Order: sequence, then C-alpha cells, then structure tokens
Amino acid sequence: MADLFTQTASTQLYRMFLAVLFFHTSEFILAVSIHGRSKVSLSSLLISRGYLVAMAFSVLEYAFEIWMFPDLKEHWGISNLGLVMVLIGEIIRKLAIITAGQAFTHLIRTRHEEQHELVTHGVYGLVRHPSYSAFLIWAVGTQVMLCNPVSTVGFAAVVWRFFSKRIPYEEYYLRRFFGSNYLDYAKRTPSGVPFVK
Ligand SMILES: C[S@@+](CC[C@H](N)C(=O)[O-])C[C@H]1O[C@@H](n2cnc3c(N)ncnc32)[C@H](O)[C@@H]1O
Repeated sequence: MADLFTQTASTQLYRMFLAVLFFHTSEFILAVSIHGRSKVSLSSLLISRGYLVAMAFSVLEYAFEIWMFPDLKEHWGISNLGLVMVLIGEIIRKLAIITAGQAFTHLIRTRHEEQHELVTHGVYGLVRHPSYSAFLIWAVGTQVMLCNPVSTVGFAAVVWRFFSKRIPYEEYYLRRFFGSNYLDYAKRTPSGVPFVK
C-alpha cells in the first residue's frame, strides 16, 4: 500500500479528486444561478448511490493495480489523454447547461410549462443531447486518466446504458411538448450518444 504514496499515484489521484470536486460544485452553482436556491436540491449534485459505488470501485481498482502492476500507471500519454477528455467533457456540459438555461432541469420534465421552449441553437444544433455526450466523455475520461482498464470499460458501459434508456423517455415528452418541431429537429440532429438514434 506504500505504492499509493508514490508521485504517480498522488498526481493521478489528486487530478481525479479535483475533477470530481469541480464537476459537482460547478453543477450545483450553475443550477442555483439558473433556477434559484429554492428549486435546487442536493440531487442537483448528481450524486446517487450507484455513482458512489462506481467511484469507490474505481479507487479500489486504482489501489490494487498500483500495488500489483505499478507500470500500468506510468502510461502518461494515456493518463493525459484522460485529462483532456475530462476538460472537453466539462466544457461541453457547461456550454449545454448555459445554452439551455431554464429548459435544463436535472429531473426530466413530464409536464409542459409555459416558459419551456425548444432549444436548437449552439451545442444543441450539433447534437440533441450535448450534456449527456459530455458526461459520457467526462466519466470515461476520469478512468482513462487513472489508467484503470476495468473501470474505463465499466463506466462506458454503465453510463451508455443509463442514457440509452433515459433518452427515449426524455424524447417521448419532448415530442409531446413540441410536436413536429421536435420531430424535424430530431431528423436533422444526431443524438450525440453512440448507437442511440
Ligand atoms: C438533464 S436536461 C438534459 C438536456 C439534454 N438531454 C442534454 O443532454 O443536453 C433534461 C431536461 O432538458 C429538457 N430538454 C432536453 N432537450 C431539450 C431541448 N432541445 N429543448 C428544450 N428542452 C430540452 C428536457 O425536457 C428535460 O427536462
């Protein structure tokens, strides 16, 4: 376990800690500034039990591998690629939240509210679900950054599965709210999540 205190481990784990802290804190601050403190709960930090289990697993994987296979963590090209993915994911996600503004709710709307307008500009002109594409890139990036092979595949599979179910549900309501406008938008704009139409 002394291996956990090497320069490599402290740099990689510190980057991971900063990435997670920045992601959730900025998510919460943005939600409060867009919707107001009274409408934002701790769930806006996007921390669920499943998420905590996945993060704990990734740290355990890291500890095990740096102990048993320390050379695996010395692939700095891969680790830095993960850092770039984390930064790209952050930027796209925040652009999506700011672009959608009031339309961006952490819980999927199932009732149409008068002020809810269809957003098709900015990053929403490139893909229909920019914040989900961004989260997928961010989450997988955290594991690439740690050079964690098992969690890289695991995070990709779990996050993809989550969005592959969430997108049809979310779009069912968007079609009800915006009718042919949403259908036209969906025809010309990809979902942004691989293999989800
Ligand atoms: C967590 S946000 C995610 C938005 C989008 N799926 C994304 O990945 O950027 C979910 C909320 O955004 C709303 N929403 C999603 N796409 C939208 C759009 N193009 N215009 C307006 N509201 C949208 C949904 O009604 C839902 O309440």
